[in-house]
Amino acid sequence: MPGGMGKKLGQKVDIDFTLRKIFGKDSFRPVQREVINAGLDGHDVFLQAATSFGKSLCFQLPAVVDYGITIVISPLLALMNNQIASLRAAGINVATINSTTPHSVKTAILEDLKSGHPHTRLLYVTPEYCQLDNFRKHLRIVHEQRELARIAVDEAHCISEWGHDFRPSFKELNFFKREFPDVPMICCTATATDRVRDDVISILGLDRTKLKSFMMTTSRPNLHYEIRFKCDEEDHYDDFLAWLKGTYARRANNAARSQELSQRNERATNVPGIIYTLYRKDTEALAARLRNDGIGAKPYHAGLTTEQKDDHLHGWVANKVGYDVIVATTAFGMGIDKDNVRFVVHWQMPKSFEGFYQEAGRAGRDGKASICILYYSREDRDRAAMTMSREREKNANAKGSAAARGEQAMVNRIKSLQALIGYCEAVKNCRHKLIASYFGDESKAPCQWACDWHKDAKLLARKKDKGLASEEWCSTQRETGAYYDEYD
Ligand SMILES: Nc1ncnc2c1ncn2[C@@H]1O[C@H](COP(=O)(O)OP(=O)(O)OP(=O)(O)O)[C@@H](O)[C@H]1O
Repeated sequence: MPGGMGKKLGQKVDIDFTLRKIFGKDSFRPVQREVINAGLDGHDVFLQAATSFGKSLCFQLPAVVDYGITIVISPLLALMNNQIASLRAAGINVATINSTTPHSVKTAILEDLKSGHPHTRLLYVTPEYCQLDNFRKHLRIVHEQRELARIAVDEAHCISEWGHDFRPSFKELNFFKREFPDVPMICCTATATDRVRDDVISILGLDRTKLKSFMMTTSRPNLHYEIRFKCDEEDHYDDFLAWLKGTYARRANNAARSQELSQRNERATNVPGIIYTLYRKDTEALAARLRNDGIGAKPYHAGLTTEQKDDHLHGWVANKVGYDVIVATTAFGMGIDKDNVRFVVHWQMPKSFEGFYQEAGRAGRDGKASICILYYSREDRDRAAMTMSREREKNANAKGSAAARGEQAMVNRIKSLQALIGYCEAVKNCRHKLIASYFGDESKAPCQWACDWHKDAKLLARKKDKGLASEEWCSTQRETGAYYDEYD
């Protein structure tokens, strides 16, 4: 079947067989089977599930077993490339048209579509590409031949202006239901609030009476969430270094663990992690500082050469000596499916709640315990608020509908930042619960001492008092309206 034509109309498919034979997985994770069957039965599907749930399989497997082609719309090259590489490795006929696709390859893909009976099972494109008349013309040909199987929208929260990552071109995806109302759509996201979900469904024009929504928990019980409080006067580097060296020492000094590691040919210092910083210059300086202290750290940001980026990324993915920790700006990690990331550290407060959740979600994709530390200071909070108000001012000078749209996006970003500040300041609630409630997730969000509050609530409150800037500072801020009350 790989690269072949999928099932013939009316043919019954054995999805368990395909899961094992093509995707090399033993069994479905909870609810994947139901989502896949809903898609195969022709329903539109909205799937919201935690980071690393396995959302991609829910449109990839139907694409392989079903008749016709699946168009996958994805916002980022890195996300596409990662999925394409693993699908190709499984022998599936997959293609992509994006800014890096050579002209000859693009022509060949379009010729395949023009035949009306494409051999390609999955075609990954950007939302911008879907706006082109030429591409739409080719899709009409495929649709006339009844071979347009389904449309998958990855990172579907980008459709909504209420989302943290709104992309105007995503809104234009309503073209699909307008032109091909009979072609099912599946929308996947890890980060949507009630409002975003509702907006996505309306914009795409999905029929609510026939839509199958799967709202899975946002909870990642194997992740341990912790806030570490700091202020500008203190450098938190030593705190982090002590923590990391302590982890190495615990692994080395535990005889059983040490033996287990050496049997697997692993090092005590192979504790893969990501440190996110807001600024490029910090990635380089921090990585160099860590190397000086004997930690295998490499920077990663858009300003590095392609060779440097490839070297750092591949060394890290392959658990190479000297490549244990990646110090990166926030785009790093999207589409990288490294399963043994044991920690994610935010060196400063990230820009949005959703960004924090997604970045922290790069940890522990193998389901094993992993830690997510966020260093929070009120000075960082203040700087983030300042940056946002400057951007808002700049936006106010724009004109017409772009300005209105920009203002709405700003309001949403401010709300998300405020929620994140509340989360950082909170000392009276479980962090898993706070995350779930931000996303309107009513499930229980289990936490087996997997957050700083559950571990020791009194200690957490004491650390906050000690670690943050003075109360005097807070009351001045409160007077100017810049200080937010606790989230919980
Ligand atoms: N049934 C399964 N059994 C074992 N592994 C699976 C199964 N389904 C998916 N996976 C694996 O889980 C990992 C995460 O899957 P995927 O990249 O689709 O996550 P995701 O839900 O899109 O997460 P994110 O939002 O973080 O990108 C991948 O390595 C994938 O191969």
